[in-house]
Amino acid sequence: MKTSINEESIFYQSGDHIIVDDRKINIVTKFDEPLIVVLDNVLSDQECDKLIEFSKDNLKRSKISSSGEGEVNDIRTSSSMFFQGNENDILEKLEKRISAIMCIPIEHAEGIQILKYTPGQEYKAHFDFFNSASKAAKNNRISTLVIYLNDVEEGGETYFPKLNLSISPKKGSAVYFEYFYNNEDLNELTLHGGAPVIKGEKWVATQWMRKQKIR
Ligand SMILES: O=C(O)CCC(=O)C(=O)O
Ligand SMILES: [Fe+2]
Repeated sequence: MKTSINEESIFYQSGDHIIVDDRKINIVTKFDEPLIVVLDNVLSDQECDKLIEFSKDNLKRSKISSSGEGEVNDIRTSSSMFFQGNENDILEKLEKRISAIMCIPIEHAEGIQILKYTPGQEYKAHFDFFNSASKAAKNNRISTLVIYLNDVEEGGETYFPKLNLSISPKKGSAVYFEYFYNNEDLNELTLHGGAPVIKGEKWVATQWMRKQKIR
């Protein structure tokens, strides 16, 4: 199915790597439409460990927010928390790096969300953008970066069921995707989920960007 011809994308990085913060972030795989990019070396091991350490005492059962109003639901069985942004030096530095990778100014960034899944926990297939009838859709999300903070022993892949695409978590790597296309069919192809963890724990940091400034 060919849904569109070369829609403009937000993420304009080309070549096989990006240099941010003196760090060489590798572009490992690219899926063109919708644009999905797997990146490696986004965070150092130490940065991953710190994010887990900072968040682990503040995790609560995750809510879903397709309507912009969170509710607890079986769709999402993980635990999670949001950072407010620039709580500490590491977070400030990471937000800047993430904003550079995603080609969107930091003012459009929601607080980074940390998610933890234990065996059996998952995030069923969903869209990250809010449905058009909701209040939150007035300043909707446009792109996502999911960063893996640890290696998962088994399971926990991020999967895109409409694209037959699946990404295995790897500490410090990430998957980027965007859903701000004029063609709604392309946006809907970004349906994705976090498969159940089978063995071990899975920790991710998610960054969502909004169309307009929120800070
Ligand atoms: O855990 C994953 O692999 C996906 C997370 C996700 O979809 C999200 O945070 O919106
Ligand atoms: Fe998601």
